[in-house]
Amino acid sequence: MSGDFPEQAAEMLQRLRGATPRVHCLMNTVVQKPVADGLSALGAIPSMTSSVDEVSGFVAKADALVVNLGTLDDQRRQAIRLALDTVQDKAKPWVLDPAHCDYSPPRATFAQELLARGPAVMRANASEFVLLSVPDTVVGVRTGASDLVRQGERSLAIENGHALTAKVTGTGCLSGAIIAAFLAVERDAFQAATAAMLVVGVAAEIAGETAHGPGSFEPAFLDALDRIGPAEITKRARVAHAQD
Ligand SMILES: Nc1ncnc2c1ncn2[C@@H]1O[C@H](COP(=O)(O)OP(=O)(O)OP(=O)(O)O)[C@@H](O)[C@H]1O
Ligand SMILES: Cc1ncsc1CCO
Ligand SMILES: [Mg+2]
Repeated sequence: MSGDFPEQAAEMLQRLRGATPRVHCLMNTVVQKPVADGLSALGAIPSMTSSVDEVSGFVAKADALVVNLGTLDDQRRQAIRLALDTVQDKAKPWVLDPAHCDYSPPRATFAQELLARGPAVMRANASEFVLLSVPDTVVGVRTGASDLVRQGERSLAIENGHALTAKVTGTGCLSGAIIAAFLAVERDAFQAATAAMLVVGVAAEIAGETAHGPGSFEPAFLDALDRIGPAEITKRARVAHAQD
């Protein structure tokens, strides 16, 4: 595909490292640690509190927010509403990750309500993505063997990645958090989401070259997120026209 997405991604990665953006994560409790580690390795600064007393203050100090519904409960719903009031008030970008909305109709309804509150990007796996109606104002990212980035009629596919990524819990959640980190330095949400998924996909490929299974893949992936630079991205990026 024509377009300068790899070059833009390489340049954005350098900008991200220069800015060390703060990313507040309303993250499910299963994967808080790997998501924080992945953001730190890449060059962002994670925070995770979901306390209703503190969340507005944390979000006000952050450069971007990711809202992940993986371990939703009443307190987290309240924290999400407070966080979204703050991002709206301060005009900060945020990412919706409707994790496991395919397991739970009330969660899918809540995710659809949140889509109306104006995330810049929604990141979901294929089973979640198909259930939700993404407004044309929101960039949809559907992760899988190939990562689809779509907004209205515009779409592309990122073909980079490694199959072991799907065997490590939380790599999709980390993708959402990394998209938020890129949104902190790039307000064009389509470009930011594409750059984030290129970085994740190329880092996964690098990790896959030395990993022997999911256990050794996880630390190798962290190392790759730390070491990856503009040259690896422009050399390895595979961006194609989306098939659907
Ligand atoms: N078959 C595959 N080959 C290569 N990469 C894959 C494959 N399946 C998923 N991935 C990658 O793995 C990561 C997780 O994607 P997936 O769609 O499994 O998300 P998820 O189910 O929400 O993950 P989680 O809930 O564990 O965080 C993404 O970065 C995606 O690009
Ligand atoms: C396993 C699991 N259960 C709730 S969230 C989560 C991690 C992301 O899928
Ligand atoms: Mg998965």
